[in-house]
Amino acid sequence: MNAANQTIYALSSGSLPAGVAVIRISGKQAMAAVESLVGSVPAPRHAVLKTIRTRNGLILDRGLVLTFAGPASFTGEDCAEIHVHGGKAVVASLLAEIATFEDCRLAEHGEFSRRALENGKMDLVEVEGLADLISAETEMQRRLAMEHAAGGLSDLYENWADRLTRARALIEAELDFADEDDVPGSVSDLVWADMERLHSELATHLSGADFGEIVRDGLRIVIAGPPNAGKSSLLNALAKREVAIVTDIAGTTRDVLHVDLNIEGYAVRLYDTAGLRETDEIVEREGIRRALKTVADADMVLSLAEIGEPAQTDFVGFTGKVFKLGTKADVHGTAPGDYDLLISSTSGAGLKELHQLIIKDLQDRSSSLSLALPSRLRHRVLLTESLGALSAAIESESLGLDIRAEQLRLSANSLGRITGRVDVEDLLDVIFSEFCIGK
Ligand SMILES: Nc1nc2c(ncn2[C@@H]2O[C@H](COP(=O)(O)OP(=O)(O)OP(=O)(O)O)[C@@H](O)[C@H]2O)c(=O)[nH]1
Repeated sequence: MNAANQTIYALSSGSLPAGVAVIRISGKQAMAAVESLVGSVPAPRHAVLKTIRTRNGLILDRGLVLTFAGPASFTGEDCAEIHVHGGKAVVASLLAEIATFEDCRLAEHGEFSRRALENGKMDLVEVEGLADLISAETEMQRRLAMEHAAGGLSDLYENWADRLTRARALIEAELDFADEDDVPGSVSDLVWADMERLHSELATHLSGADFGEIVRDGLRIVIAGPPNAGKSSLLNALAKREVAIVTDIAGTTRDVLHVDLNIEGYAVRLYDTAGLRETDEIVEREGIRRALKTVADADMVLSLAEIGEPAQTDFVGFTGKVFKLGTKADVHGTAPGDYDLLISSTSGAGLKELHQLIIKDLQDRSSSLSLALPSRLRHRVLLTESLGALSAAIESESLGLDIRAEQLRLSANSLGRITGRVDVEDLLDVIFSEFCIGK
């Protein structure tokens, strides 16, 4: 039997041992498997406590059994969930028993979700949202993922794609009737006015991609500055543990280190880098090269200098915000200088304010309260394509209506590729490889 028609099963809950483990089965044999394990098939959507046995009558465990008759199930197929005690041997013996059933095999990464997509239960953005929801570690990541998984973004794209299709239909109708005398005035004016509005909505939405990606992937903050400025000490103070080696020897940090922080629900990746100075020492030079590369890829730079010394403001290849922090305030006090903030990693002075500064920066980046934002490079690329085709349609007034209508079709197609409405077969393997088994 072809793999897509086989019944799949997997442990869908977390690592063992655990209080409860959930084994999920989906496909044509799901109900037969349940019948073999517990002697009957409970009514769909009713949890029933059952004794679970092998076909030879050996009791495996007692647990809850739930069935979902397709298409009203997560995957759209017949599905079952068996909740057993989360012992390793319990789960292993149950999985081994299911493996003996006809046409049943262990699911691959994300295969349940893939079937849900293929059976029209979810679109691609919702599937991605679900993957993000499972891996969300901070509150904002969870909210963004939830918005996507619940269809917030998909609704927007479907609505825009429909508007583009309607506009095209009106233009094509105008083309068809162009020679007839009884066509009431041109529809073009209405169509193009709406397309201009759509263009501005799309452009605003696309401008939220930076923030969406920051919420999903974390804000990248790089601590930079000369040797001994206190960079590693600040990393440790913010991480609240000794991640980086701190000494009074200038040039201690050589490689790039990072810690992941959760700052008021936002994921933040904080990097410590080698001290920036002129040097001939080969390892240190490589460290500085890596430091500057990390700065160039950052979202924000904390440029440290011991109070009294100037903080660097320009970094090659970095165009974002640089915050100048004067360090070791416990020694130097509040000596004047050109700094955004004075801090001491030793006393903790200024660290709360630094948190506030990071939060304020994040809030400034979020142009709206909605989290219906693009959050992946894939979204950004396709939205840019869609916007480009729409611009071309609007701007090429000198070209024929048929050419402009074709641009509208391309614009809608790019939106359709985001939700998976338009050919995305080539993408699916990549997207589902990110999933865990059992999802
Ligand atoms: N008094 C005081 N000393 C500090 C403070 N922060 C760092 N230091 C000291 O300054 C020295 C250098 O600190 P590091 O954190 O290693 O500095 P760095 O910028 O990472 O140095 P490199 O690795 O050489 O680039 C150490 O002796 C720290 O204990 C502070 O807030 N107050």
